[in-house]
Amino acid sequence: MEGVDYLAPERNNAQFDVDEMKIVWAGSREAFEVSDRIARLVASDPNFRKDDRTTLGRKELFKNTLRKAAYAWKRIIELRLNEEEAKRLRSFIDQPAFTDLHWGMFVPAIKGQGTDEQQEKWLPLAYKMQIIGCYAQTELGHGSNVQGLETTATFDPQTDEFVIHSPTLTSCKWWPGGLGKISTHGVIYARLITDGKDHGVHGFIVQLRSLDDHLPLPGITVGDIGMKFGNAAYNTMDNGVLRFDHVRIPRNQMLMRVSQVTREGKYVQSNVPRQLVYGTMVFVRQTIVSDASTALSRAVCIATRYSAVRRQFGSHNGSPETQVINYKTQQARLFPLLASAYAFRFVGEWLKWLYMDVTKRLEAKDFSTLPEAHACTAGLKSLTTSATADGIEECRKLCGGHGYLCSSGLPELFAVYVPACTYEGDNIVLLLQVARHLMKTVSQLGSGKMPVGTTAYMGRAEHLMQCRSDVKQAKDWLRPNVVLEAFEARAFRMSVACAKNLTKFSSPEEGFQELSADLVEAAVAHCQLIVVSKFIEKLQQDIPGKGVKQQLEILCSVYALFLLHKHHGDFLSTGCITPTQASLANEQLRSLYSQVRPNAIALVDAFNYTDHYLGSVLGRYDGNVYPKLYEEAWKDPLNDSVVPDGYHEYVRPMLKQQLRNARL
Ligand SMILES: CCCCCCCC/C=C\C/C=C/C(=O)SCCNC(=O)CCNC(=O)[C@H](O)C(C)(C)COP(=O)(O)OP(=O)(O)OC[C@H]1O[C@@H](n2cnc3c(N)ncnc32)[C@H](O)[C@@H]1OP(=O)(O)O
Ligand SMILES: Cc1cc2nc3c(=O)[nH]c(=O)nc-3n(C[C@H](O)[C@H](O)[C@H](O)COP(=O)(O)OP(=O)(O)OC[C@H]3O[C@@H](n4cnc5c(N)ncnc54)[C@H](O)[C@@H]3O)c2cc1C
Repeated sequence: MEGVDYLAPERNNAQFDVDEMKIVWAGSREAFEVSDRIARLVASDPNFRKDDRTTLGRKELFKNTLRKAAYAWKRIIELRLNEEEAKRLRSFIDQPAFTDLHWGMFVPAIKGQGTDEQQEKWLPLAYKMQIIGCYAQTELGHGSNVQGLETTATFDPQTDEFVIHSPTLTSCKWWPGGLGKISTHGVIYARLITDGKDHGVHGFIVQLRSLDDHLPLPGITVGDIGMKFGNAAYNTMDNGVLRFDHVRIPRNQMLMRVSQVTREGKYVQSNVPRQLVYGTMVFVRQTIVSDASTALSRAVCIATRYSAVRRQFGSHNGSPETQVINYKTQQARLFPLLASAYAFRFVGEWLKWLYMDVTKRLEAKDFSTLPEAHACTAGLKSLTTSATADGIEECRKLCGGHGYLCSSGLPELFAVYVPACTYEGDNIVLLLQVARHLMKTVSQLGSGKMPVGTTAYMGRAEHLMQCRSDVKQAKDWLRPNVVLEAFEARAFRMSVACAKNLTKFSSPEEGFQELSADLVEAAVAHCQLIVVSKFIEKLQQDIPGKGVKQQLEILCSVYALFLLHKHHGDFLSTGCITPTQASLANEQLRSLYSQVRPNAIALVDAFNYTDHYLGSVLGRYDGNVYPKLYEEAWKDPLNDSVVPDGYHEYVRPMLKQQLRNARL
């Protein structure tokens, strides 16, 4: 029945103030108001309809994406939306588009790596969308190994220009979003060559297409790289291929904040680390962590609401069957994901702060926190995207058969999300960067240099190598210090074990290769510690609202003890806890699940997602799942006719043949 809230009894069970939790989730009252207003604006505008996209062919889908992007831009201008509001609007449209790369990477690359004059020239054009840009780094032959890129930018002192060239097939740019069909410009990464000397990879602004007829400029071959995983998913994006044949650009289009080439062709390096050329990746990795919490919370919201609606078994004397959310196995799979969504939200907030802090320091020429910022953004990007991709798939399974229908929203969410484990740095490659940082930190411990930031705990080396958990009963695991110490000791001991093993090899490089699987595990342990500790820090803040802090304390314990249970082998083998303490943690976890249960629906309501944004029949706010599933089925294009196309051509002759054979 329309208008009935089937989940109302669940909502009435909540033991906390949902509206206050919405503020905590959004980050502030102001952020909540902006997000809420823009989400409703998108949901109520039929131009942003998205329920038909999985049935569209690639060309229609792409055109539909362009239409939405143009309409969104029109609305942004008409409503005079500010930067934050515009960003929210694009994200609620929920359809990857060239604009993501224009605003998310092209503009930040110019801001971060362009000189003041370059910013003055290019940013106003980009802000008004008079040019559209992409970020073209990856090539057919190299993505992870940025130093292995082959595109060249050779300085010609005769003409004061760079000649951009793709010397081999493998040097073609391959993957950049927005490049395939739309971008007029790109920040192109190429090896800078002056006077025959190779100075490594640098960024250049290159015009790719005419601003009049959109045709590629002379010397440029460009197109889309083809269909990707899923149906709609990331196929709304024109990931592209690009080949340069001696394309000339003026010297002042090399991004010259980090290093310069003079009129005479002299290469000058500013007094800044060369890694700043990688700055845009650090910025985007940081945003990807917050986006992980959004993607995971969407999947969890769908699976939680549906688990409260769905009933299987357990009917006695005609009573209703059991809601599947009441099965302990369902809770043990679902609630850690709910807790993870909150955990990633808070670590994302903290990472944003860290990024802003390092940016301020860089402006003041303080580069001391750059390695920490790189390690944290790389490690947390890896940890949160892997957990989110796995979590979305788990949510699909939690919804049984109906989770496999596109109308559940989960297949689309999964297909569009999984490349996050690869783009902006393959997750394993990034964890190896964290491991390098950890090994460096451990190796410096004896030198008197105190570790700082997220590795500060390693400064308590002696204690962490010796400590034994003093947990005696299950409820001891609710004490934040007990949990923190166990996670710190485990992470530290795993790093120290790797560092010791590295010394057994003839060279550190050989050791690093041989031990890379162990190093990745040590990096994961360190990153999990960061997430747990930032959740605990969040709880030290003043959090208003009836019962809100208590719910977050429960979720924090669920997150930590779930990890402890899942990785108990690490905790036991490093001697941080005993088998008895491990089973006490599991006992506590079971009890926490029972505390989450009455609040589960309200905890996902706190994400404040509109039905439009969720795009899921199973996750509907009102829980009216079955009639809507039935309705959706009839909307499928296959049901446009009773007898399908192809029946008379293929099936009927077959049937007739069978009939004739039978008569013989
Ligand atoms: C606001 C909205 C945002 C919307 C965004 C939309 C998202 C749209 C979706 C997709 C877009 C996708 C885009 C892309 O994928 S762009 C391409 C991304 N590519 C990568 O991420 C490549 C991954 N590889 C690397 O980052 C590097 O090559 C490397 C880190 C793996 C290795 O680099 P290399 O030069 O070989 O370095 P070394 O290992 O030799 O290390 C040297 C030294 O430098 C340190 N370091 C490395 N990277 C950084 C960095 N980024 N910042 C600071 N420092 C860095 C490294 O730790 C070493 O330090 P040392 O040990 O002290 O010497
Ligand atoms: C949807 C999508 C959008 C993208 N958008 C852009 C964009 O806008 N601009 C852009 O420039 N690029 C873009 N990319 C490219 C992306 O950044 C790269 O694909 C990514 O960095 C991974 O690099 P790769 O493809 O070279 O993987 P590879 O490095 O070839 O990885 C293959 C395998 O090798 C392993 N491996 C590699 N090196 C090591 C090592 N040292 N040790 C151990 N294992 C290793 C990896 O773990 C992986 O399992 C996009 C990619 C995708 C999928």
